[in-house]
Amino acid sequence: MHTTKNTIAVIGGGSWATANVKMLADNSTPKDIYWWMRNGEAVEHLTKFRHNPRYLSSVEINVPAQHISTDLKAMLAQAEFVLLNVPAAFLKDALSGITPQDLEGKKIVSAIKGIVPDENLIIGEFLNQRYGIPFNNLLVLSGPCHAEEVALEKLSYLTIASPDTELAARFAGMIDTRYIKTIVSDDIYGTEYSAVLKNIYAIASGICHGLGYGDNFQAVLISNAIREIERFVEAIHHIDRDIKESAYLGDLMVTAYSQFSRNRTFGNMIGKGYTVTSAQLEMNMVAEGYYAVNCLHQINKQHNVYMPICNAVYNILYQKRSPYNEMKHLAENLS
Ligand SMILES: NC(=O)C1=CN([C@@H]2O[C@H](COP(=O)(O)OP(=O)(O)OC[C@H]3O[C@@H](n4cnc5c(N)ncnc54)[C@H](OP(=O)(O)O)[C@@H]3O)[C@@H](O)[C@H]2O)C=CC1
Ligand SMILES: O=C(CO)COP(=O)(O)O
Repeated sequence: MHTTKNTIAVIGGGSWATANVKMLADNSTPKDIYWWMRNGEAVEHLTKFRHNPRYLSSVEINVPAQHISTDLKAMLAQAEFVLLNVPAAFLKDALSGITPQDLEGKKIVSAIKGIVPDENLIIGEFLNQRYGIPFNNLLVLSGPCHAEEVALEKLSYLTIASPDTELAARFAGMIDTRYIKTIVSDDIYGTEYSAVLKNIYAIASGICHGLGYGDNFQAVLISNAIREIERFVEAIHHIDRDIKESAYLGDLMVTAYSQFSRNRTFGNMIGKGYTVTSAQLEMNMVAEGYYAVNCLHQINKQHNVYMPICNAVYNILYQKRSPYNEMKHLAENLS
């Protein structure tokens, strides 16, 4: 039984980081929360008004002003747990001044659903290879949960995966609340990869919606998508898992169908004829699936898993192929 007070540093200033800070603060276990973000103006606003100005701005933040900072090393130094919440494409940049010593002995929780570009590594692998974090100190926070619904305190379920399930249960005890239920898993690879993949399928779903396909087709698309996820995670890390669990199927469904999904919104714009750049400019937030599909395409060269939906999204976003033609071709290959 752990007796000292928990300390945690949340790294990132977007919607999910803001929602995670809210859960941690609403949870009754005594803890000190430290919060790093790159934007100095947002820190100033937060410390004065207790609201994040650009993300989930209605949420009141109950963290002492002196615990919110742009000084990453100072925030990390205080904490036993580090909750990473920067989009994967910017993680290397965010951690550029950090050494393995700064993270030594810490328990690192990744709430990121993306792949580190160029490295083509999921976050757990990247932290292990670059910073020497042992897998037993790594946790993944995932599951079907949009930040906007956390802000509204709508009932949500999160999965915490780690090879050390006692550690995962300890972290679960730091975030569960009246509106957050937790599930513990030991499948870090499957949990991370399926969270990355579902963003790509949500883009596919958005593209199809933008092109005018209806709910009947969407259901077939998503039933093919879960089989694609199952094939891929089985090829990467073969264990006895039930792909219908919330961390896999649930997360795919919420992202592919929810009005709050960034990835679906981005895909919808592509289906309606926006270019990638104009769709990105239109959104204040990051669609991880855009970066992930390029990485996945590279990773799958080693595994050769049959992934027609991923290929279609890759062709549209990176080969500038016509969304209409790609989806027409894909539709002929779904079952
Ligand atoms: N939002 C959600 O509901 C959920 C998100 N996630 C995951 O959480 C992670 C964070 O996403 P989320 O909080 O949604 O992000 P948002 O889209 O809400 O915010 C974007 C964040 O990225 C930062 N950013 C944007 N451009 C850059 C850049 N060039 N360099 C460095 N940082 C940059 C922004 O900082 P700034 O404001 O300073 O520009 C901001 O903190 C993602 O992996 C996402 O998949 C997981 C579950 C739910
Ligand atoms: O991961 C999420 C929900 O579980 C968030 O998905 P989006 O980034 O598409 O909004």
